[in-house]
Amino acid sequence: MGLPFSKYHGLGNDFILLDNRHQSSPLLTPEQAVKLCDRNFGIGADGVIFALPGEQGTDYTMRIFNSDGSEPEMCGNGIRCMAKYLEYLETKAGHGHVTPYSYTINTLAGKIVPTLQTDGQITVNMGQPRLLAGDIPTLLTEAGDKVIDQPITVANHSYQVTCVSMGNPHCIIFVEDTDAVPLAQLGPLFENHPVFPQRTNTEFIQIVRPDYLKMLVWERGAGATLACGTGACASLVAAVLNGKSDRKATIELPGGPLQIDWSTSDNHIYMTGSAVLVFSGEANL
Ligand SMILES: N[C@@H](CCC[C@H](N)C(=O)O)C(=O)O
Repeated sequence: MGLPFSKYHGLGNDFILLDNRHQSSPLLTPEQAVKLCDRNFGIGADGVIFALPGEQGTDYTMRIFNSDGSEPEMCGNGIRCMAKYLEYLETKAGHGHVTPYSYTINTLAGKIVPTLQTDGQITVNMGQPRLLAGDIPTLLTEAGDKVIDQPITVANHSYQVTCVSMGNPHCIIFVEDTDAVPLAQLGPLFENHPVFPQRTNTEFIQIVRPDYLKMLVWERGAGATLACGTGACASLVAAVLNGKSDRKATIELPGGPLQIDWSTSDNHIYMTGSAVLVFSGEANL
């Protein structure tokens, strides 16, 4: 018998979900995850997500491997997929829930709370953003220090960047037109730039209106993806701190829109979007 899995996507950012609720360490090695993510020789995905038992008083724990086998701290689209997957597993076992229903999920970025809404969307309390400051991302400071709009040189060109952490690192660059960005050329250069010792996710943002932003993303450990939830949250924060957007905006990604709201009452970011079950099966390892 193979390994049971379900494949989900959040706006085309796709994941293999594994039921890891009975073991406290991931069922797969990073190397096995790389094989399953391969789009020719495996199932194909941007990452593998493990639904583990809860820790520190939470219902569950989420861990994730990128398609290159590295382990990020958080994944915004992935946690919406995990909430849908948990609902699917619990409903199958006869323990369905009435919506709205919230899970508390422990991640390497702390406790994250996704809520399944009655209309099928998922709203995630993503916690507070942090700025990446000083020698960019080695020093974390509280949001509000306003260490923003710093120059870095990539391919002999100076770019103004704002770096924000949603648990995982993001480097945001404002551009006139996302369609003109040579993503495959620039993405790896930002990802592996020496100022980012942990590597970085990179977002190119076009401000269409203060409440409507277009985003192109190059993900650490996964390359160009159709969407990035933590990236959309980090980009809204960067846009607000640079005086370019409202605190509540639609972020349009290649795979579709996310609604992002940076609350003034608790300083938390709330992300709302979809998550879809594609298929379930058994994988040969
Ligand atoms: N696609 C994700 C982010 C996944 C992790 C990222 N590649 C990293 O290494 O930090 C999202 O939706 O947030």
